[in-house]
Amino acid sequence: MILAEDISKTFHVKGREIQALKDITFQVNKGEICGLVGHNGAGKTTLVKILSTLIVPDKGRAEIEGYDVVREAKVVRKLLGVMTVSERAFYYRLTGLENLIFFASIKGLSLGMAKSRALHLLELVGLRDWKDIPYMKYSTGMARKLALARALIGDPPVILMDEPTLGMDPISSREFRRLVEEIARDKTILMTSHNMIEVEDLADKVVILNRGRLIASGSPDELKDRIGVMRVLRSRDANPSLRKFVVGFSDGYFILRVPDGVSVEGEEIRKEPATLEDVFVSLTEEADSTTNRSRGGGWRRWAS
Ligand SMILES: Nc1ncnc2c1ncn2[C@@H]1O[C@H](COP(=O)(O)OP(=O)(O)OP(=O)(O)O)[C@@H](O)[C@H]1O
Repeated sequence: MILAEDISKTFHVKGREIQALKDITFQVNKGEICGLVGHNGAGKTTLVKILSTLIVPDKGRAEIEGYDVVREAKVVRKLLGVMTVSERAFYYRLTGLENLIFFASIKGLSLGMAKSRALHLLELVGLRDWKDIPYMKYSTGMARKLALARALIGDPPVILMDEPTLGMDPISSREFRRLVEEIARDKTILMTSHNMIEVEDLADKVVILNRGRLIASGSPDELKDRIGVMRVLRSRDANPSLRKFVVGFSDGYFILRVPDGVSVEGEEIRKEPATLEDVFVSLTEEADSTTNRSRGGGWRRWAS
């Protein structure tokens, strides 16, 4: 089980304060997959770092399987499998099997145990035929599967994954999702993602962060019900407040996808049930000013 209660974290950079998290409270139960979503800089990685005992919150507390991530960090580390995406996470020249044996030994397994655990996990993630191939020859999808295998080495009850399918092609990422679903049955999983299709497909619970604050949480269906129906329409009017709803530009018209309650001058094309992406777009504000500027550039290019 993962519990976060009133977590806040501020970074101090050159006399400037950056509030990365503010009063975050949520819980993920055994057998659940929780998708943690939010714009760039929303605070997702900071939260994962706090839960994985890498940094300490300024306020609030978090527990993994009932153990406090600050006071009982040593125990917590044993209960966690953390999957990160860094390419440098493995030894390039070692094979998949050798890499896993190495990390299993670090976890304290004897060589014999490490080997049998590594072989079992390579089979589980579908890398058995690649076990003797050096890591440097692995595709992105294979590298991610190996990272998942490593997170599972100590058979931890809780898994944290930071953007696990980043850079994966659609088929590999779909395969990866089935794998996560399979291992999730008796584990508690928290994953960050920018891919709403992935989160909608996998997550039992979604937590949406916006500028360090939790703005919504619930099952994908509960969140979609909050938005209800989306109207797809053609319009000449797309003022800045509407720009996050623009999904295309055709024959001099903006194509917008707006929640039913938002009023826009235009011709309705159809109505559709809200997706999780619609929920995210509707509930979050625009990201930082850099993103705003770059989106703005695209906007002017379309409109001219
Ligand atoms: N070590 C740090 N020092 C200073 N500021 C930091 C540090 N780590 C994160 N931040 C800031 O805290 C905020 C939250 O960052 P965080 O990496 O948690 O966001 P994120 O949601 O994971 O973003 P992304 O989707 O881009 O990975 C950002 O404004 C970021 O610049």
